[in-house]
Amino acid sequence: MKVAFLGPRATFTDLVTREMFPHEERIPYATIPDCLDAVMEEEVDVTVVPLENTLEGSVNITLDYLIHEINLPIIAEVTTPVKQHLLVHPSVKERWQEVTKVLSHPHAIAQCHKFLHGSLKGVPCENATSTAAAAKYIIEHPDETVAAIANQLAAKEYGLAIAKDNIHDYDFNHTRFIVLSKKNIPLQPSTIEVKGYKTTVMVTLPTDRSGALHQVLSAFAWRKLNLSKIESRPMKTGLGNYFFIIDIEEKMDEVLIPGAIAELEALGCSVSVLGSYPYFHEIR
Ligand SMILES: O=C(O)C(=O)C[C@]1(C(=O)O)C=C[C@@H](O)C=C1
Repeated sequence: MKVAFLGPRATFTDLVTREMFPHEERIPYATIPDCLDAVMEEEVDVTVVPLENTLEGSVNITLDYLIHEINLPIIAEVTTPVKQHLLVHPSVKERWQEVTKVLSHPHAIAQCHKFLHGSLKGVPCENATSTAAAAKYIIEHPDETVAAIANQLAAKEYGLAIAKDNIHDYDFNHTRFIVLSKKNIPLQPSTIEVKGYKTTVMVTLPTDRSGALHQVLSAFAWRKLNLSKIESRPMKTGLGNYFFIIDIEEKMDEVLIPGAIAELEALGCSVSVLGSYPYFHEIR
């Protein structure tokens, strides 16, 4: 089985992919859309992509690609702790404050704003396609005095020094990842446990009328279906037009969730199910 992940080796997505698919062939792709396309085009069987971070919120490119570009079911979700470190070329370790640029994935930069403002004030930040891509750039450009924000595995993988560890602004820094596949893939996580089940639905409200969202939420509420997340994303058809992505803390059943969906459709909403899947929390 082939598994696509946001590469290169040693991204946070790679760490999760190693946990979820320890015995499978893992193939790095440069961007999140590339990973999702690889599954759609059947180059690979399954992919792991980031969805949401505790400090920075949703990974919009993942959500938008799922909503607008492809039709691929979510088959699992994994939440993992994220520890960001400032990595430099070993020759720069003792003078890391002299770096002229900080490279990383935009989400990683956003998780370290306080550190960057306090310890590297005025040093420009530049977006990379992933944290590991930033780390790889440093070892490939030893003449440039730049730093990367990335994880411990990236330091090891690319032979970099950790100049400052744990630079994320808040201790509780976790990212949720989703696993997507057209197939019924067996999940064999090694060190993580199933915490429960979720069903994710995408709802479009009928027209801009008062109480529409209240009615949608009521359909879940009176069935005692607990919602763990509701998020709106632009439909990209005009200002004020939004989809709602709703996570229900239940496995798809034969009565309650189909009943709620039927009620929403009777109200004029359109509803599609993005997946019904187990969710895992990493132990370490
Ligand atoms: O760049 C990486 O290492 C990724 O796996 C991407 C990503 C993200 O998109 O949020 C994953 C986890 C962290 O929150 C930072 C970056």
